Amino acid sequence: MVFWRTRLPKKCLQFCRGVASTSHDPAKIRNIALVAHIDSGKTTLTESILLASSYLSTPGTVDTGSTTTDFLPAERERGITIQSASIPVRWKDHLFNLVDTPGHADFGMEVESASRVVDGAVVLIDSVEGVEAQTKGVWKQLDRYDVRTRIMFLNKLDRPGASFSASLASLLSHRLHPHPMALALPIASFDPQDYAHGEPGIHGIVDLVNWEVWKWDSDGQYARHRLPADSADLHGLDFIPSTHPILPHLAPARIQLLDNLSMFSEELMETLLGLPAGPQAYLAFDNKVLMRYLRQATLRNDILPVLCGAAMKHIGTDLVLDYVGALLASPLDIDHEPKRENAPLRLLAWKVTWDKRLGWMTFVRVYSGKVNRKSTLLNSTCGQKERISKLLLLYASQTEEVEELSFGSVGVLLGLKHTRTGDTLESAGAPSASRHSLREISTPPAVIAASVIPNSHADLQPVQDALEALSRTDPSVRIDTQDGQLLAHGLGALHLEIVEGRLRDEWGVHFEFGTRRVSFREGLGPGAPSPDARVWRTDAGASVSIALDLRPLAADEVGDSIWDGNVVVDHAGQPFDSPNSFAGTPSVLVAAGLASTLSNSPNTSLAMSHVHIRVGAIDLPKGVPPSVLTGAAAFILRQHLRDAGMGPVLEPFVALKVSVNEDSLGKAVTDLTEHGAEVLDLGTGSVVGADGTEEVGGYPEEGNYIPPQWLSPSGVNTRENAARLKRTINAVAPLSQMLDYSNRLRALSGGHGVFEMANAGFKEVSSARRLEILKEIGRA
Ligand SMILES: Nc1nc2c(ncn2[C@@H]2O[C@H](COP(=O)(O)OP(=O)(O)OP(=O)(O)O)[C@@H](O)[C@H]2O)c(=O)[nH]1
Repeated sequence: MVFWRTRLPKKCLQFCRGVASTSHDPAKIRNIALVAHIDSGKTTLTESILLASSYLSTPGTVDTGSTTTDFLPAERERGITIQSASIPVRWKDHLFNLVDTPGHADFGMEVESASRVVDGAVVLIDSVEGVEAQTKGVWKQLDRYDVRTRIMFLNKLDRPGASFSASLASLLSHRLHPHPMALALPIASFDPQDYAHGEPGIHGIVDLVNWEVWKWDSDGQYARHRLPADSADLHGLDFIPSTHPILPHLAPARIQLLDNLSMFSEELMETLLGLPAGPQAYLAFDNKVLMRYLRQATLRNDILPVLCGAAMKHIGTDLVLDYVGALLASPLDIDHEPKRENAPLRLLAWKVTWDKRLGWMTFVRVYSGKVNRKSTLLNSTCGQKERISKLLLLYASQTEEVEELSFGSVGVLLGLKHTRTGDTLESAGAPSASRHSLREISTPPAVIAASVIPNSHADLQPVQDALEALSRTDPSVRIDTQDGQLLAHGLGALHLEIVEGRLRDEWGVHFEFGTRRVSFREGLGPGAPSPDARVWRTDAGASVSIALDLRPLAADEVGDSIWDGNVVVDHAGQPFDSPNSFAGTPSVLVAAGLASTLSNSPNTSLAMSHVHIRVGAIDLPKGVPPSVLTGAAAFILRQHLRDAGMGPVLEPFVALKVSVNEDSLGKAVTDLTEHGAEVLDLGTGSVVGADGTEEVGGYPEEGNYIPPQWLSPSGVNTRENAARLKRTINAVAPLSQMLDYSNRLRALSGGHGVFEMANAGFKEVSSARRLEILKEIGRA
């Protein structure tokens, strides 16, 4: 549910009108997501951006529950983002559509849909922690949708123990990007003594591209100072003492920036080779030309531009905005969609929410053409016509009505009745030959389920309706019925907790949640038959045959996200059609049949996992309607699975990073191993990937500029001290054993332990555990 503020502040309204009336030159639009590991400061940076762009006159804070984008009560109570919120921001001559996303893995669906519609991203890192498990998780999600242009923002540099260089180096050691490029350097203090004392802080930023220094005073105001083109003059500046330790490093940092960038442009390399010897020519190099090369390299993903600051103190925010405009892709730079204004209308619904006052709200991105209030749309994913009642621009929880949404823009349609997240909308009048669905949004696999027990018989229908509506707004909630029981499946324990709260608060239905149970899977049985074409007979006796070849997924094979991330279906080596497509072609109808059997194995009724299905010839006799193919495919796959016999049972695992004091280390490790966890390392510095596996070797530092450690004076010692006092355990464990881990860890660490969890995929269980699970689900 969206809670509406009664009135917009006057300043806001004026600003909103300004955005709506701006004619949107697509070259000036930046659709971007803010993504990161939980608590890295995305919402705080969003709030700071709204302040910098004069959307707000006073910022809210996460800590007092007063931010603009975290407006759901559950978000404000917990201080975390649950739903992504989009907000248009005008910055100089640009329009940014900014999507703040949740960092917690349980709300990964929101990052998934945001990644699908943006052209660029600002990825944040907490500079005390460096790259964390979910940083890699969101990085992979951006990769999945080919969001190539990214800026890395090293946040929280005001915190004790924060380190610019260590965070920059962690981008290499965690293999995030082979060429992170520092465009800015932090100035911890303008008093050189603070460097000697190891004081934490950030009071200035050197912009190495525009060759200037931003200096903040104690009231949070800043002044910008140009740096001289002659390095000899660097020691005679009135805004920084001549003994400041950073001064000798400025010219080398700019030279390295240009030299490293020239590795990606022969033209720039030749220009640099033609410069006179010595640093002066590098310092005097035309900044606009430098920015042009940086943009080209960013668009090609050759480099990862790195900025820094402290969002909470609004330090670095303006720089982020400037560089988003200068470097990230506009809708025109994205080459995989038809993109002209006068091309046929094509929209992607990337999010659907329900509001008591406004009804269904469909968030769309316009991929081509222009939509106005009178447009009649066809949802080409489900085949339904849709009528628009209003077009809105959304400012987190507030709205402004507009007449049209043009190519490249993001907005909200009211009045649509059938559209779900991921659907394509086109002009109803367009010739059918010109139609094609936009790329889908994939839903991460559910790992946990709870039975939903209506309080009385009269509550059954309202509960079912509420679940159906909720899964329309959040497709990562899956609903099914097993042995007469209504089950809600989700992405984690916190996700289900929020689902439970939303059903009560937003839909007001009466029910109890049964015990949570992780979602088990079945792998392919040992007797998988060799490829063959099997036959299904229609009532009239016609034979429909479909050839299938089943084998387990190879060790290095990754499941297709269209098939729940755990299964691959192909035809002659090419990905098979999606079961969710409306196209109605024979292969889509076959895909729908395969999907229905895959979600409910004939041996255990569990969903199937780790299977590769190759679809061969589909033989439909003349006169038989293609619609029978769905039933035929489901039947034939069931036969194959029965013949293969019951396969291994798999259960979801999580990657854990547990941080405890030295004296609780032994107890924490024992507890983990007693609960079936595999301890991978004890803070010895090895690198553990998002899926809990150990990664070998990072990208080399060669060809990259990593400034000295003392640049963040408090990071040098505090990090070592913290490492001495705190120990980190990296482990992978069955999710089923970790559902009450926060209570266990609190008890065994005297309340000092903290942990993070990320999904680590499904793994096969031992034969003893398999028996236990089969008993639990009534199949033993
Ligand atoms: N010291 C310091 N704290 C910060 C800074 N930015 C954010 N924080 C704090 O970090 C905590 C998390 O900030 P959020 O903005 O909620 O982080 P988030 O990434 O949006 O969190 P999720 O959406 O829940 O993943 C809050 O207590 C913020 O006040 C910063 O620059 N410096």
